[in-house]
Amino acid sequence: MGLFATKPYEVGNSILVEEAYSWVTFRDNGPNICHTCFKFSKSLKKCSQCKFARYCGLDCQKKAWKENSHRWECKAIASSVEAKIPSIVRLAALFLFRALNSNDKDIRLVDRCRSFPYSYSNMDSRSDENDVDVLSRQRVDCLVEDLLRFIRLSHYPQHEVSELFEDNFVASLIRMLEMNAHTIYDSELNTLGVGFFPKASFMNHDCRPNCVALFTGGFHSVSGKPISIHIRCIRPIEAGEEIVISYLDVCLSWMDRLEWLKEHYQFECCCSRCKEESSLTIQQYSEKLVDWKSDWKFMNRMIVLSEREERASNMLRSFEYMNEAWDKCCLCIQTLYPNSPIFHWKQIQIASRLSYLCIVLKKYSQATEYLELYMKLIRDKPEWNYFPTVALEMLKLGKLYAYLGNLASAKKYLEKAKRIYANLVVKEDPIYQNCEKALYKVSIEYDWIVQQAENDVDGQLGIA
Ligand SMILES: C[S@@+](CC[C@H](N)C(=O)[O-])C[C@H]1O[C@@H](n2cnc3c(N)ncnc32)[C@H](O)[C@@H]1O
Repeated sequence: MGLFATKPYEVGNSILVEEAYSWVTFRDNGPNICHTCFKFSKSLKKCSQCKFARYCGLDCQKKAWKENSHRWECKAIASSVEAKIPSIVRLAALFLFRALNSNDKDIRLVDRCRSFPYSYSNMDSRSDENDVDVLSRQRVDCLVEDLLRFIRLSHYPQHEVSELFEDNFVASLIRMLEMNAHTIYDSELNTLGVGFFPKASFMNHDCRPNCVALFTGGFHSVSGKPISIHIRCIRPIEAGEEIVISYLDVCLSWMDRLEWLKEHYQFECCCSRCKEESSLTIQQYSEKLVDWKSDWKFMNRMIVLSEREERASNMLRSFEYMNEAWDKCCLCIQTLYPNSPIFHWKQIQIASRLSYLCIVLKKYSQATEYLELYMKLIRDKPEWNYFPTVALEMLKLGKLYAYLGNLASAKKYLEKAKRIYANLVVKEDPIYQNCEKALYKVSIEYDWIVQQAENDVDGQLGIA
């Protein structure tokens, strides 16, 4: 199944706006994010019973109680000894409570889980079972146990749910939500939570997507309205064409995308971009495949080590590991495997990471160098147009240049970022406002300097 356009769409058109059916905020964000509209605030009110759920106002609290089944979840959270309930378990419980308490239409959603092809029972009969499958089943087993315990603690009428617990239904439900729910993030791409959006959940993946998914919430939210998904068109779409988004960052290499999609969604992508990039790589380098794999492994190892150090707040060590990955990547492109798209995309990913680390380490000038490389590497890739990750890097680069006093470059990148955001988010979105404000300030200063220079030249002062 998939989602298909019934009429043509232009870049920037909003294709679908849908409220979440069930949703949860991630634990780490809990204290500062309203559990209904995802508004960011430091003065949220706690639910007096569970002391966990927080709301920006009464409307949001009522909405959660009625529509997001907080009345059941509340008891379960309040009586949990260990409050660290996995987000997917809470989402599955909220989904079930809501579906069982509503009309036939929603029961169809439950039936969708039953027929879900990645169900536990289906995996049992797979002949090519491997370690990944076994690990994945063990993980689902634990989540199933957590969910059953959570439902028991909720005091939900057990006779209404008992029959659902047969035939591995709960495992199917968890798998359905793992594959069909959307991670919710704000326009700065910080992850906020996870939600199930019934229509949007039909959208398939393509590494060259024609749409992107963005969310209200974070800073731009509507009190009393649950978090919503917005699907925006980023390439012209014809009537009848499938509406596709990318489940991952489009700026990843074919190998990274392949591995990630297999691990998280258990499919091998065969979109046009994957076909192009895989055939180029494998045909061109088949004789060097063994070396190529070991270079690839080395780079990934350095990235993992860098991320580990970053989590431990050892930013300098993290920077050093990432730099090793960068050196290896440059060597691969310059001498070992020139023109290989796989290493080019890896270089884009590492450049972005290195610029982030430079900013944390306050090496601002060096950060602009990596971001310039990023922009150069991405220039002729069709995928970069209108993508939020790219817009964010442009905004960062514009602001860095403004800080460093290079106003011409600051203006150039802020204008580009604003142009992309104009097609992605509403004008009230803080990221758009932020971009507009920065551009306004830089432009005034820049115009003033240009005017001064012109006056000086007119006055024959002869400045260079
Ligand atoms: C969010 S669902 C999309 C709707 C799904 N096609 C359905 O019928 O329910 C995600 C699942 O769709 C399938 N899928 C999505 N994009 C795909 C692609 N490019 N190639 C193969 N399978 C894909 C995978 O099975 C994936 O786990």
